[in-house]
Amino acid sequence: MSATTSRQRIGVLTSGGDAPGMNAALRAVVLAAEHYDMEVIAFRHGYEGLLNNEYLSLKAADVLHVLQYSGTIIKSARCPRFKEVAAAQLAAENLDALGLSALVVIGGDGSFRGAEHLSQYWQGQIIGVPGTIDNDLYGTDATIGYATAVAIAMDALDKIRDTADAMDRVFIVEVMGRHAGFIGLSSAMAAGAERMILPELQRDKPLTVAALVKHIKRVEAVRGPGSYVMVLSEHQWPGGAVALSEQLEAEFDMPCRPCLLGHIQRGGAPAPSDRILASQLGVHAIELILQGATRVMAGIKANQMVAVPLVDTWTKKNPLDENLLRIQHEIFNPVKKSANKPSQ
Ligand SMILES: Nc1ncnc2c1ncn2[C@@H]1O[C@H](COP(=O)(O)OP(=O)(O)O)[C@@H](O)[C@H]1O
Ligand SMILES: O=P(O)(O)OC[C@H]1O[C@](O)(COP(=O)(O)O)[C@@H](O)[C@@H]1O
Repeated sequence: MSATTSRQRIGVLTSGGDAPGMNAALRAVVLAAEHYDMEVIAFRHGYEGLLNNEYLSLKAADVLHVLQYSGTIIKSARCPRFKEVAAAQLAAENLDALGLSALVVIGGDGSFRGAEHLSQYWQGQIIGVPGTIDNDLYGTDATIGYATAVAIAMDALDKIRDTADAMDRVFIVEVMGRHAGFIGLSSAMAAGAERMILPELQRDKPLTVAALVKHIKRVEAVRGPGSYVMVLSEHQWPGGAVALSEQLEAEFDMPCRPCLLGHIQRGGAPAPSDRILASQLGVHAIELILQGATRVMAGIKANQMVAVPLVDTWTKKNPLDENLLRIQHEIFNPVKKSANKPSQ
């Protein structure tokens, strides 16, 4: 690779947790770059690769058939030292030494904070592409990976329902989402769960185990014996699903089974909508570079491509859909408010 090439040379990396569809986004970045006669340098292991000069040149032929796989072919990583000033300065030096004029960062809010931090020390253009299963970024209708994670959680909940129904059992299924309830709410609705424990609901009125038991018993009173499937967002109960189910058994003699979906939610084939979203946003990122944009995220709002200031993506709130929440939490709640106010 020569730093004296006349073609515009841009960098790309995937950072933070991998999200299904990151490969599709990378593919789109490379194909669009080639279309517009740009050269692409990919850094491996996120910001680590930027600091360690771990990079490779990517051409269309290298990425043609990667969009059906989750993970990321250029690897991802969490890189705590990137928060330091010296790290951003070193990254800037490395980017300049390679003759790069722009960097595309595919990742979540942490990665975007890192990108903003870098922008304080580097003059090149920086474009974010939202890649996280959590969907917790302001400014885009969806993040890459979210639809796949919801589909995986829904599939697991459907399977749990089979055994829960057969044995009239209570199940607690713990889903990811970091500090947001998007995966929890969507998977609960898609699978018809009886209960959700989401960060957004917990903030106003944290659920108590006694209130939960009351709800389980009232659902049984309304519907008769049967299954009760609960979706628990991670970090919303001390000790998670295992501790909560032990508490239900020990303190209330209520048989209950926990199920942690964990990183299963980030694997397998990306959903079609994630592949398509990633393809659109990857191309959008390159076109934003051509338009001279910087320090923005390539997003989508009501089917329109948008450019959102990176800082807005984490300083502004991306709330749960109020109507989905109302439907799932009130209309579909077997225990009606008039008869008995739900406890959260
Ligand atoms: N405040 C920050 N300043 C600089 N870099 C950051 C900052 N926050 C996060 N990063 C970088 O972004 C990486 C990914 O962030 P993380 O929160 O782990 O994942 P995600 O991007 O998926 O939200 C971190 O490991 C770190 O390298
Ligand atoms: O894979 P790790 O490092 O254990 O992190 C788990 C976290 O990553 C996620 O799967 C995705 O979050 P990020 O996109 O912020 O990395 C979260 O839902 C979860 O809390």
